Amino acid sequence: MSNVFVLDHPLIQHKLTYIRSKDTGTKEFRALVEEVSTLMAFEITRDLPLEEITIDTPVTTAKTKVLSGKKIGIIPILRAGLGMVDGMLNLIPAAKVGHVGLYRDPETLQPVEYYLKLPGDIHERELIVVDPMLATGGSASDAIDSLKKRGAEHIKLMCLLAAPEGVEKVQQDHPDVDIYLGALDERLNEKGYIIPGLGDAGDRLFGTK
Ligand SMILES: O=P(O)(O)OC[C@H]1O[C@H](OP(=O)(O)OP(=O)(O)O)[C@H](O)[C@@H]1O
Ligand SMILES: O=c1cc[nH]c(=O)[nH]1
Ligand SMILES: [Mg+2]
Repeated sequence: MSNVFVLDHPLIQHKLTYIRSKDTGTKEFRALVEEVSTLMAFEITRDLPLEEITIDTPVTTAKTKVLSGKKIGIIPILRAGLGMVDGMLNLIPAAKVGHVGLYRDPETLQPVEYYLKLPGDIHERELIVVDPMLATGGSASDAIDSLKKRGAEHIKLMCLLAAPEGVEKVQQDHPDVDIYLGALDERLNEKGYIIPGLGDAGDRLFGTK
């Protein structure tokens, strides 16, 4: 079963409060999503492997550590996942970025894929799928399916908010994928929106409503 980690650092919780508020406008919403994504990227990369190398400082020789192992790929689920990419690249500037375009049909709540562009070497990378919202879990689960079909082996999922229903779906469909959240909310409403949530993440990021 996937592990679920709620990254409840005080700064993340504080910023999520303003992200949730209906009084937060597009400009501030975007900035806060970027900031929280940077903080979450810091937490999610805690377990990256290190190796020891020897370098010359100006005064002596030192054994010191650098990252080793797999390189990282960031995979935003369009559109709303785009809002999390720059925040992550602040900390992991050499990461490659692949895009999965999915929208959730408002009637059926089923995900519809409309775009896919991935780095050629995803099978060699540690992939972090990012989307602010994990609601029914259909979009994240389909996105992970798409990546696995194309050879991805090491995948993490990172979302700002989730409903228990979405967590359960990803755990069932992809027990190998660990899930990192800013907060685990109470439930979904009858329209599939996360309660208390933040509304429609894509619309709030891009000002489309
Ligand atoms: O867990 P689910 O029930 O699948 O819902 C979550 C999905 O819904 C939202 O995207 P949306 O369909 O609104 O597309 P958008 O990002 O283009 O606004 C959100 O960003 C997730 O991708
Ligand atoms: O609450 C929700 C659920 C799905 N997508 C969103 O943007 N918000
Ligand atoms: Mg949307």
